[in-house]
Amino acid sequence: MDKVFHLGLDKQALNGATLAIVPGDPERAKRIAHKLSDPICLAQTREFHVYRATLNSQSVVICSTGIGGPSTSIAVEELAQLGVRTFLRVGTTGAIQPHINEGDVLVSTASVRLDGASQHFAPLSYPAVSDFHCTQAMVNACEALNITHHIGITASSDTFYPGQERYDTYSGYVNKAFQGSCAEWQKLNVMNYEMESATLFTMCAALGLKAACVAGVLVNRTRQEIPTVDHAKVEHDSVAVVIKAAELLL
Ligand SMILES: O=P(O)(O)O[C@H]1O[C@H](CO)[C@@H](O)[C@H]1O
Ligand SMILES: O=c1cc[nH]c(=O)[nH]1
Repeated sequence: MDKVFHLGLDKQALNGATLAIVPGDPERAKRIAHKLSDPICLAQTREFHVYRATLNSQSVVICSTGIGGPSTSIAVEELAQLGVRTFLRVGTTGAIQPHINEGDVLVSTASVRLDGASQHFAPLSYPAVSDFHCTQAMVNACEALNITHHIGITASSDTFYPGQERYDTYSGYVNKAFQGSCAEWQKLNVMNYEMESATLFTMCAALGLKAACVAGVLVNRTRQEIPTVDHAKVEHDSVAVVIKAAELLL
């Protein structure tokens, strides 16, 4: 088999791995890999830093997606070509419900499709829904680790600023289409904002792949815009959950 276009890897490099842990941040991918056995770096290209490691005596992949749907769709497509069938995203997020605290962990059952990339895989009437068993594994992992978690719907936006209705910006202006959107998502019981799950869920459901998403809360938008929480602690808990979930699924 030829090497895939962006990751520059062939099937042999994955050593039969069928499960990938997919954070946005390349440095997080490295830190996750080094929590597992036998970590090796397979590729570092653009935003895609790819590691292979061993979990439950099986090879797993850890691959950063970068920020947003377009780069996520490339990572997922190319890893699927290489044999991966299960994608567990571990991210950071901004909560929009008052009862959610910084440091809590959120498990997304489905996502509001505020992205563009997912529409390249299925029309907007198609749900951005996670895989039931993978999401159950995330929840079981939270329970096993005694980590405070919330389960529900995520708004997944192409942009960090206007799409998440942020006014602490250069212009202070939010396009009319997004004015009042955060209050609407709050009313509709959406838990949080992040930027990849809509693409991940839609494309995986449409392609017959499995996906789930867990995220650590960096900020609660009902109280503040800029995080003050310890990023390392937030990452520690969400990464523990995704590794435990992977163990349960392997
Ligand atoms: O921490 P990661 O996984 O990158 O996730 C979140 O953080 C980024 C924005 O700061 C977006 O990618 C968003 O989804
Ligand atoms: O508020 C936030 C925090 C992290 N990531 C996001 O996309 N939004």
